[in-house]
Amino acid sequence: FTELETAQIGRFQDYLRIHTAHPSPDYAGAAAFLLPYAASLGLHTTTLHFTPCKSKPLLLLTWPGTDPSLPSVLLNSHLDSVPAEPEHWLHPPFAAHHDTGGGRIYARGAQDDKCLPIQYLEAIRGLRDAGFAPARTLHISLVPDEEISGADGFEKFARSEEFRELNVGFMLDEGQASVNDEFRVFYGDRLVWRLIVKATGAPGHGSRMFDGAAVENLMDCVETIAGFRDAQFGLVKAGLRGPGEVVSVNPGFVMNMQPSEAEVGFDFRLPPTEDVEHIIRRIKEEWAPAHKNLIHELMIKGPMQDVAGRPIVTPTNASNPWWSVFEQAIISAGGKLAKPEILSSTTDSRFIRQLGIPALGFSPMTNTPILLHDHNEFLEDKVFLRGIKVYEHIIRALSSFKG
Ligand SMILES: CSCC[C@H](NC=O)C(=O)O
Ligand SMILES: [Zn+2]
Ligand SMILES: [Zn+2]
Repeated sequence: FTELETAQIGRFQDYLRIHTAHPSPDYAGAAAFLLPYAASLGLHTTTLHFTPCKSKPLLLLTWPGTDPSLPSVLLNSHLDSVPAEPEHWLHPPFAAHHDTGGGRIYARGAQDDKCLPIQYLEAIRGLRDAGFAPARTLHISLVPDEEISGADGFEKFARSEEFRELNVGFMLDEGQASVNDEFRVFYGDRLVWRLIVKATGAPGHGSRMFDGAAVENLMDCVETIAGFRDAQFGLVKAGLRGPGEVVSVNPGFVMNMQPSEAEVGFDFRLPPTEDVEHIIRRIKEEWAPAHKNLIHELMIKGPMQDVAGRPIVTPTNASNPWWSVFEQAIISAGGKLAKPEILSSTTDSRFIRQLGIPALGFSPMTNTPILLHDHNEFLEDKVFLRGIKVYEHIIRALSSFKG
C-alpha cells in the first residue's frame, strides 16, 4: 500500500472504532471525528438537529460547486449501526482488526455503512488534489437512526426547510455487497409493515382437547401466512423473482401467550409496486379473519406512494438522465453493473424518492459476502480502497453533469 492508502485504511479503522451501535449510538463521537476530518478537506460543515434534546445530530458536509444555480448532488450515509454479539465474533466488533494476511477489516459497520463516509471524503481528497472543481454543489449527509426507522433522522430532514434549500437533484445512498464482480445498484426499497394478530378463545384445562382455544386460532393464522410465505419464497428459490421482488413475511416479532389470549407479530416487506389493497384484503379475509376470533393491527412504516401517487422507485432508463450519468461513471471506473434491483430491506432513500427526487442505493463492494447485520462483518482493504476510486469517477461525473 502507498502511504496515502495506509492512511485511508487507518481513517476507516478509526471511524469503525467509534461505538455507533444501538441502543446508544455514540453520535457525538462520530461527529467529533467526521466534522474536523471534512473541514481539513476544505468542506463546509453544518450540524442540524431534529430532536429537542439535540442528541441525534445530522451532519451536512458541503463542497460548493462553481454553478450554484444547478441542483445539487447528495451522498448519504447513516451514522448508526445495529448491535453486535461479541461472543460470536472472531475479533471484537469495535476493534476494527485488520487481518494482514487476507486484508479483511472486521467491524460492525464495515459494510453497513461506515465505509461510505470515508470513501466519499477520500474521493473528494483525490479530486481536490487533482485540481477538480465541481460544477454542481456536492453535499454529504450523515444521518442518525436509519436502523430504527429514520423517524428522527432522514424522515424529518427530508421534510425540513434546510433540505429544501439544498435543492437536491439526485442522491446516492447505501446499497449492498455483491458476491461477484458486478456492482449492485438499487432503484427501490421494499415497504415495511408490521402486523400483530391477537387471538382470543375459550380457556380450559391443559389436559382437555377442545376446539377454539386462543393458541389454536392463532395457529390457523400462522399456518395460512406460512403457506403464503412458502409460495413467495418459492418464487425466489426457483429464480423467478429477485429477493426484493416478492412479499416477505417472517413471524416472531412479538410473542406473548396466555391461556385465553395469544399474540404473534409478523414482519412484512412488500415490493413498492405490490397491490397493497390485495394484501390487506387477504389479511382481513384469509389470514386473520374475525370469525376465527382473531383481531389484527397493521402498522405501515413509512410512505407507500410518492407525491404523485406512484410507486416509490427511481427510473433506471432514459427517462432519468442521472441514471446514464451514473452508469457511465461505473464503466469509466472499469466496473460492471448488475441489473438494477429492489433492495430487500429499507433505507433512507425512500424518503427522498417519495419527494420525486431520484435516488440510487449503491455501496461499491464486489466479490464480498453479504454480511450486513451478521456476525463477523468485514470489508477487505483492497475492496475498500477500490471504492474510493469508484467514487472519484462517480462524483466527477455527477457533479459535472450539466443536463
Ligand atoms: C421501519 S424502517 C426499518 C429500517 C431497517 N433498515 C435497515 O436495516 C429495516 O428493517 O430494513
Ligand atoms: Zn445501512
Ligand atoms: Zn443496516
